[in-house]
Amino acid sequence: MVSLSTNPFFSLTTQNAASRSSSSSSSSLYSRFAASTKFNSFHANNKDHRKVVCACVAPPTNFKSEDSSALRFNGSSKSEQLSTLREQDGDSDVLIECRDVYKSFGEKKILNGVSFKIRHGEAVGIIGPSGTGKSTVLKIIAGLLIPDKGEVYIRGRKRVGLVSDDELHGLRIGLVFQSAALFDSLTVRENVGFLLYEHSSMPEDQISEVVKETLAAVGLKVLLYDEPTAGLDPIASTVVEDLIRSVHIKGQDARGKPGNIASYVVVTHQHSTIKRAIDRLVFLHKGKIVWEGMTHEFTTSTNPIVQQFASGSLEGPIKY
Ligand SMILES: Nc1ncnc2c1ncn2[C@@H]1O[C@H](COP(=O)(O)OP(=O)(O)OP(=O)(O)O)[C@@H](O)[C@H]1O
Repeated sequence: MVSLSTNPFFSLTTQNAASRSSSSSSSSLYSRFAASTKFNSFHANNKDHRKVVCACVAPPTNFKSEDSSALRFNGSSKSEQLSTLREQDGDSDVLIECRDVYKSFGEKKILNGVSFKIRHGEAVGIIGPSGTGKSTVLKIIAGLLIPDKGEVYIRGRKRVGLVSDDELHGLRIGLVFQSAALFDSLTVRENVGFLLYEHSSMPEDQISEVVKETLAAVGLKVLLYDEPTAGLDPIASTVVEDLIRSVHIKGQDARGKPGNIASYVVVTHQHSTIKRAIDRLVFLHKGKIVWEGMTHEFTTSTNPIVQQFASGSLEGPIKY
């Protein structure tokens, strides 16, 4: 589990950014959603970096449209065909890439050569058995952990060290919904509304709109969710899953306005979240990606690892 903050919405920031921060407004929606007021004031005070963020709002040069992206990632074609399409398209729409990433904690080898790409417009799920390194992957993508070996590329540029002011590359990466902070001490409404409900009687159909507006102001473009629905009842899970969808560029709120998050990555064990909030899955097992496919392929895959995981069977290659 990622447990960096007790805040349900944690925008990644850096030491330098933090030291520049000076003001906060705890009552504003802005600070409620961004949670890191340091991040906000960093943007307010640093015009150069704000320019970088604005620059990234434009889609990649060869990116055609959200519609073409939706077709590519939501169509019924098989993963193999999708791979061909992607190769033909090139990597101009790749926002984040992990290339042959290794990570150990002491003697424990956790990641043993993890490679995958997150493209503009994608809703990607990272699934796999407990303790297999899913949260570790999120932390590495976020720039909070350094791989022992291998590289992370942010919009084609190699990250060096931890996330830093100089390494934003025009892409904001936000880490949202840490389970450790969720649902234990807050009600579902507070969680879903990112504490909005604390001082507001705003109906739920307005919440996602406020979330989107605030995220737009902060400039986040890729969100990483670590087990956002862990411990929730099925109905509350649905509300959270729909909120995740609604802030995505392929989602829309009750008034039909599109979201503005380019891509998101969800670590989850919940089948409902896989089905409702994720388009493409990567399966992590024993420190490697052992399967990638569209969500609809998850339950029909002939891969024994995926079959066992999807059915919850005790029989199969995954041993505890
Ligand atoms: N900072 C750390 N120091 C030492 N060990 C760590 C550290 N972070 C993670 N680990 C270990 O690495 C392994 C993978 O942890 P991680 O949280 O990434 O797995 P996960 O797949 O997200 O697990 P789960 O599905 O149970 O949340 C675990 O055995 C964990 O105890």
